Amino acid sequence: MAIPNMRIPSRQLFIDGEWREPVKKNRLPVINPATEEIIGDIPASTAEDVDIAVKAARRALGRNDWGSTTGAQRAKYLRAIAAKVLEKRPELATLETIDNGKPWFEAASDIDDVVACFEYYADLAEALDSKSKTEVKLHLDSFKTHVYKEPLGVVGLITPWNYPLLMTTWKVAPALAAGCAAVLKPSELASITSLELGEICREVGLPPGALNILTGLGHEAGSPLVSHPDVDKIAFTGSGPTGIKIMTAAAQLVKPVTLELGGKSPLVVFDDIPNIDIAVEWTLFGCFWTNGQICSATSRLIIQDTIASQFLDRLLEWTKNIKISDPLEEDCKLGPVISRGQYEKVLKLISTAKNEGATILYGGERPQHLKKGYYIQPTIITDVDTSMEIWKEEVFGPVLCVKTFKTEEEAIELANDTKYGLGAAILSKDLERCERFTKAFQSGIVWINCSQPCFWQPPWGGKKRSGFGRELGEWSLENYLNIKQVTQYVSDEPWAFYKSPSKL
Ligand SMILES: NC(=O)c1ccc[n+]([C@@H]2O[C@H](COP(=O)([O-])OP(=O)(O)OC[C@H]3O[C@@H](n4cnc5c(N)ncnc54)[C@H](O)[C@@H]3O)[C@@H](O)[C@H]2O)c1
Ligand SMILES: NCCCC=O
Ligand code: NA
Repeated sequence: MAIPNMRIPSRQLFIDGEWREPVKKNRLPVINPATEEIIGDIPASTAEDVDIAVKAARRALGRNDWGSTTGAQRAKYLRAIAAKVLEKRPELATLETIDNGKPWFEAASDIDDVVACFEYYADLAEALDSKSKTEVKLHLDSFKTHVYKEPLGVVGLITPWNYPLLMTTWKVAPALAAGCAAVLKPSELASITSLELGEICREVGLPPGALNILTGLGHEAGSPLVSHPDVDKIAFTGSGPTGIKIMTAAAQLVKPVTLELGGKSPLVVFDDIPNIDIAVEWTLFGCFWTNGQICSATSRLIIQDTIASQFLDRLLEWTKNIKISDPLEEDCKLGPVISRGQYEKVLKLISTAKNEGATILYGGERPQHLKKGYYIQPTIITDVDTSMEIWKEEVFGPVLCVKTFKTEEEAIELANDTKYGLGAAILSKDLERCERFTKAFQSGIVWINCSQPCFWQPPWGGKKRSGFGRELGEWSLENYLNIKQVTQYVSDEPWAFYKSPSKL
């Protein structure tokens, strides 16, 4: 794999189509989690910058070059962005890897998804033109009603660090397709590629203010965006505690929010699986992909007792075979977690599990061959009790906990024994059983005989404390549209509700 010798571009905030220094001129360090070195810095915005960006977004909506565009015109911008992202794929993947720590090939595949997502929402933007005005049949001839779908307005988009440019795209592409003007606040732990999206928007000539990108800390930049009175909606992806703060702040202004939060998703494995190695690989991928930092990670393995011992033996062999290395190295399959804070949090959850009586069957420590970087071995924990923290709390690291079951009823009960409801997976040859589990799982996503594959056409989101609202597919476009009822009186007759003065 040829990796270009990258330098982190030094950027300012992207506001009103140009690079602009934050009002307070502060910057935050960028840390490569594989080396723990500072590799650059990003601007730190505050409430003053938020206000400037929101005003720029509002102006964009009032100008013809953005506010009066058709879906077809916006589609051209989205396709131009997709083409530029594709052109810059190698460098964007490298920037993502040194900022986030995910293996380069995973980062490159995320960039492919980014391209596909912008193209997909370009198609939906075009299709919107024929759907933006629809007639609603009434029971009266004296009225005619139609419904307009129009851009919701200025939207605030707040994203996490685990799929930096992809999570940004899941929000930016549908928001622009709908015709909104957006202010994006990416995670302070991985903002580089979102800033590069600003440069791409500049290069393709996206009208000024249609997308503004403010990097910075959650409480300094995210919070004023949520509380800004001229922001019409907040779309948020991140942790549960931050989601609660955002929902509380938005409630003060009756501002709509969509929340994509954490998870503790189950993977139920039955003893009728036709091939143990295939099942074992999905189990690993379901939990250890993206260094275990996936909201929907199936981090609770619920395995039928009749094959548990054989399955765990094979799982151990596969786990030992995972290449842990600098994520820029070829064939790396597990890189570091995002930050020192996350590293310490994951190790603490593992040690608490041990103290509570669980068995660390494999891993649980820094890999011996890597002295620097926030690396944690893929970890498998058995003898888990449902009262333990490791069973209940999202780890967001490469940690799988295991419980066995005897009956279907027991498996369902264990699967749903969580406050979260994002994903759930079942591996079984019996498709009728898979159907029963699909109905019984309390989740927004179900995987059958796999775990984690994620496409841009179907809806994505959770229930319970994993949040509400759906991203991706046509569902996401609806998040950014106002539905306006227009009713016209078409009769020549007077309304005749009041007595006419002429008849007095
Ligand atoms: N459901 C999903 O689709 C999905 C996808 C990816 C990640 N996640 C979840 O995200 C979490 C990990 O991401 P994270 O650590 O970046 O989450 P986080 O909640 O710490 O931060 C997310 C974003 O919110 C901002 N923020 C923090 N405090 C804020 C405040 N008071 N007001 C406004 N914004 C604020 C942060 O700066 C960041 O941009 C995990 O829980 C994971 O499960 C969910
Ligand atoms: N594959 C994308 C998953 C997004 C959530 O973390
Ligand atoms: Na980083």
